[in-house]
Amino acid sequence: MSTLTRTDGSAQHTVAQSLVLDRLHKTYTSRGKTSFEAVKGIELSIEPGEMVALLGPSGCGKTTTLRLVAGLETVTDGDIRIGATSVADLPPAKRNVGVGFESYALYPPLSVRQNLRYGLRARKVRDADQRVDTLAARLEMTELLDHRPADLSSGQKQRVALARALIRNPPVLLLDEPLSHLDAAQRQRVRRELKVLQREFGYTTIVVTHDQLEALSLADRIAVMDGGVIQQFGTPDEIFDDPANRFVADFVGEPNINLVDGVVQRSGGKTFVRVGDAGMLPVTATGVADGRAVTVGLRPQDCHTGVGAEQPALEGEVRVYENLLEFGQATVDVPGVDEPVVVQTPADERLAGGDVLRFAADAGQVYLFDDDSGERLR
Ligand SMILES: Nc1ncnc2c1ncn2[C@@H]1O[C@H](COP(=O)(O)OP(=O)(O)OP(=O)(O)O)[C@@H](O)[C@H]1O
Repeated sequence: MSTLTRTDGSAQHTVAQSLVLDRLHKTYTSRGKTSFEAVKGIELSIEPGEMVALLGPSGCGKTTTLRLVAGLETVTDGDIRIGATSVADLPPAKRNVGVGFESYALYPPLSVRQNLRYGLRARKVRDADQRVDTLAARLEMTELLDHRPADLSSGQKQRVALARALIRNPPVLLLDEPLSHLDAAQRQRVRRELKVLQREFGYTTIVVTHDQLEALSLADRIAVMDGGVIQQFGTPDEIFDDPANRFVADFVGEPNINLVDGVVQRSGGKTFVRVGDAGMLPVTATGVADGRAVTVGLRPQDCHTGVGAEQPALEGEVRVYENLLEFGQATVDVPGVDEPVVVQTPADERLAGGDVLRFAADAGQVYLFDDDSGERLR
């Protein structure tokens, strides 16, 4: 392995490595017969020291992908490279990756301190105790060091598993839902510390999560997965502002994007989409044929009110208005649209059920998708 290490005070730093998943496939077979293709040709090129979140719904293949990189599952096809080295056929211990999996067993007879020292002892690290103490303090688990794993709560076990993944400063770090059992306040603090540690030591990291806030706050780039396939790989802003398809637009964003039927209409050299009986919104998608039926994506956050009667817009009666302090949220029945449309409104514009609301969005923020495939139309 081409990993370079240097000793710097009490901590051993690792020179960051790239991680490449090259057309990675995994088919599970059961008793040699029924097979299930959980990962279908994933391509990911992760920069040295970069943190990537694998984000997707339950069963989309996130954990399988991570287990393939860790060497806990055999690769059906494709390759995994750390730096210039192919690791797809190496046993887990030879891959030099730190693994923080929820189910990853701690050694029951050993205390937490002994568990953390375990990996270091093999490497003859003289300042092992100091490293354990420093890391434990940073992950808010000093008081756990003398306990045995059986005495810990699930949130405490999770911090120990994270510490065990980090203690050796591995060039590649793989984390599966690392913060899911922590309470809200601790999750925020440990998340920040994890990010600081990752920056400090330059771990090339994949973190699996189904929590988009966690993905947005931790990751440099996000790979959105569904059905064993990466649907989009990009920065949080790219994923949010320029979704590749309907699945990504729908999965990322809180509150959910509005998805309604529409028909493309050209007039006066401009392109619009007609929505419901009388609604019209500007779009940038110039490559879509006039009269084509499409699915329109409109984020509540992208809607603006105070739209003049002469401007293209949607209009409807407010069914429910929620005052969320820093903004409001109106659920609007737009004539001819099946589902009510959710609109975020400014805090200084309080509404009530029964009010009529006229709203629109900038052309660049009205997304069009193919009705069948869900692909973005541009
Ligand atoms: N050992 C196995 N044998 C057969 N099928 C499996 C096996 N492990 C996972 N699967 C299937 O592969 C698919 C992907 O599972 P995976 O655990 O990777 O999903 P995930 O995205 O991590 O989901 P979750 O968030 O629920 O953990 C699922 O349909 C799962 O049932």
